[in-house]
Amino acid sequence: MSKLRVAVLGAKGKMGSEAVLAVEAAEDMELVAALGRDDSLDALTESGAQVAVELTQPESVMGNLEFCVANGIHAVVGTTGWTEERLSRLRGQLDASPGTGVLIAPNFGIGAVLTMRFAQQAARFFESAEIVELHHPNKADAPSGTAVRTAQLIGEARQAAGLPDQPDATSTALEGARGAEVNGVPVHAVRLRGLVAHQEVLFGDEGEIFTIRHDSLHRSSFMPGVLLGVRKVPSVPGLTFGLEHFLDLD
Ligand SMILES: NC(=O)C1=CN([C@@H]2O[C@H](COP(=O)(O)OP(=O)(O)OC[C@H]3O[C@@H](n4cnc5c(N)ncnc54)[C@H](O)[C@@H]3O)[C@@H](O)[C@H]2O)C=CC1
Ligand SMILES: O=C(O)C1=N[C@H](C(=O)O)C[C@H](O)C1
Repeated sequence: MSKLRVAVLGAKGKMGSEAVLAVEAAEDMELVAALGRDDSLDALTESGAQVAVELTQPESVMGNLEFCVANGIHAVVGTTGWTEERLSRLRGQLDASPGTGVLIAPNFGIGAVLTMRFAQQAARFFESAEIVELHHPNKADAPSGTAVRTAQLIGEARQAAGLPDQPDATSTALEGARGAEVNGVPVHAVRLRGLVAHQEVLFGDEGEIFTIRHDSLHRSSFMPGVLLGVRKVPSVPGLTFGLEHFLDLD
């Protein structure tokens, strides 16, 4: 059986270096390129990469994906910073390259994906919902992509269930004290030395609190999800948003 030819973009970064190790250790994959910030994307076509793992930064991801999609290279993307405008631009590029697949995973951690799913299921049963995400202090973006996605799922579930806005009597507050609001859900971001990637989803109602917590204690926790994405994305053309679509959760 021929091995999948895989490239890693952002290969010297915290996630990228872990992905390089994971791809090298996978028996069904061959690492054909490991690119850093100053390397030419031509290495992807020259090395015959079939799948690119994109783990760079929001400023770089769109250009990298444009190149991959234009060259029929599938992509597995962990980089954050996704907006509706960016997603629709990417969908347009994919329309022009039928057969090419891109997976964007706000979080590759299986427990994090389950957190999002369970939060989505719980949302309609509770009057209040808030999210606290906690990360290492080198993280560039806030709130995390995972927290944004979790809040969107909760907000959509609340809306579908016809729930009103959450109760909140705050009339004066220091700016930021109530967090950032995403789809009506307050999201609070903590940056602390010693942390890796953590999230708590808090639900509350009369006399009851329900908390879902996930902790990634090491970046190796993301690698089974990355490898799953690499194996599956060549057979799923177009844009897939969220690893849950590859996990057979329903
Ligand atoms: N989806 C998920 O499960 C996870 C996603 N992330 C996200 O992945 C991204 C990377 O995270 P980290 O590895 O922690 O960041 P990092 O800063 O350690 O690594 C990013 C690397 O990308 C490089 N880079 C920047 N532009 C580039 C370009 N055009 N081509 C190639 N390399 C380039 C940088 O020089 C750096 O080495 C962030 O957006 C982060 O939020 C992080 C952890 C898990
Ligand atoms: O930058 C990180 O570290 C992480 N980024 C992703 C996010 O923003 O959700 C995933 C995970 O939380 C780690």
